[in-house]
Amino acid sequence: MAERIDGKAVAAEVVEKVRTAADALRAKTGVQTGLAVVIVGEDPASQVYVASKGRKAKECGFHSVEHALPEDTSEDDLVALIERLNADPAIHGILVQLPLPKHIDEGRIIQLIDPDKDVDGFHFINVGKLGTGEVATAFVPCTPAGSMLLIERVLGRDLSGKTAVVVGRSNIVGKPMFNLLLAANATVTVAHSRTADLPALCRTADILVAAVGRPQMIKGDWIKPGAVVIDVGINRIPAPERGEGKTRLVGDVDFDGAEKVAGAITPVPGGVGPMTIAMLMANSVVSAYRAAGEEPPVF
Ligand SMILES: Nc1nc2c(c(=O)[nH]1)N[C@@H](CN(C=O)c1ccc(C(=O)N[C@@H](CCC(=O)O)C(=O)O)cc1)CN2
Repeated sequence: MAERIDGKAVAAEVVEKVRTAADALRAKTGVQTGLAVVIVGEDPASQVYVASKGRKAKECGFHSVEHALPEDTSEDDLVALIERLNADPAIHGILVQLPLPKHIDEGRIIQLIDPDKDVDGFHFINVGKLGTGEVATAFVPCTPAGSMLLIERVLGRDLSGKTAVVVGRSNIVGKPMFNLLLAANATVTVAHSRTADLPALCRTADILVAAVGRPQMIKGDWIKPGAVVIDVGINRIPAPERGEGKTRLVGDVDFDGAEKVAGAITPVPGGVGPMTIAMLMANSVVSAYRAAGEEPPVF
């Protein structure tokens, strides 16, 4: 049976380290880390994530600001808010919760965020730094950064000689994951919906990262015995066994089948998800250190 990688426990360690670092910065320089989270509309899952980010930010001792805007907010009004936050010296991190409503150009909004406050790591400057190996000065997207910390717990920081397969090529997870694994010396393949014989490719992976958004797609017999499996998927499916109309969360990996074959595996929930918010806190405190001209902690 595979070792279950406890994302909740690792996330709690990261948050504790962030809190200590934020306290130390405040004591030394008077700078309190400031994080602004912007949500547009009423998507229930987004509301839960944003509330959770606000709670964690307070737990870390941050100055935490939430801007909850109505669904019909105009793009111009959102632009004006981002410009205000960019200019606010009390704010070191700006996060616009995705997805945005359809009438707003997500790409334009992301590129308006000051790259030095882009704690999501989605701005072209941060994407470019990550892609060219400038990881020390980039903001790395939170879910891939958290996934790498979980891999490190099992395999260490240097992945020389390991093969990794990332299933999914999104800008938020698949592509940054590719760059991070490569920077850690793994030999990396990115697979997607047009990849031929995906099961066979997955079976070559010492590290398998599933980020496709398709519930339980990756089966136990797709997994190389002893592999480290990182399941980034968070999918809600019907769970009639729990009662009428009930649902439950599952990943992109068929956990029951996979845990019989893998060496280590992240569960859903309780794996990568909690790491996403912990790494947002880490990026925010790093941003505050940089703004204060202090050497930031390494996570
Ligand atoms: N601007 C951003 N928007 C979105 C991001 C992001 O990184 N930046 N990621 C996702 C959502 N997300 C954070 O925003 C997120 C998703 C899941 C979790 C999490 O802790 N999941 C739990 C289960 C929670 C539940 O019960 O529903 C788990 O996996 O254990 C945290 C953050 C999209 N938008």
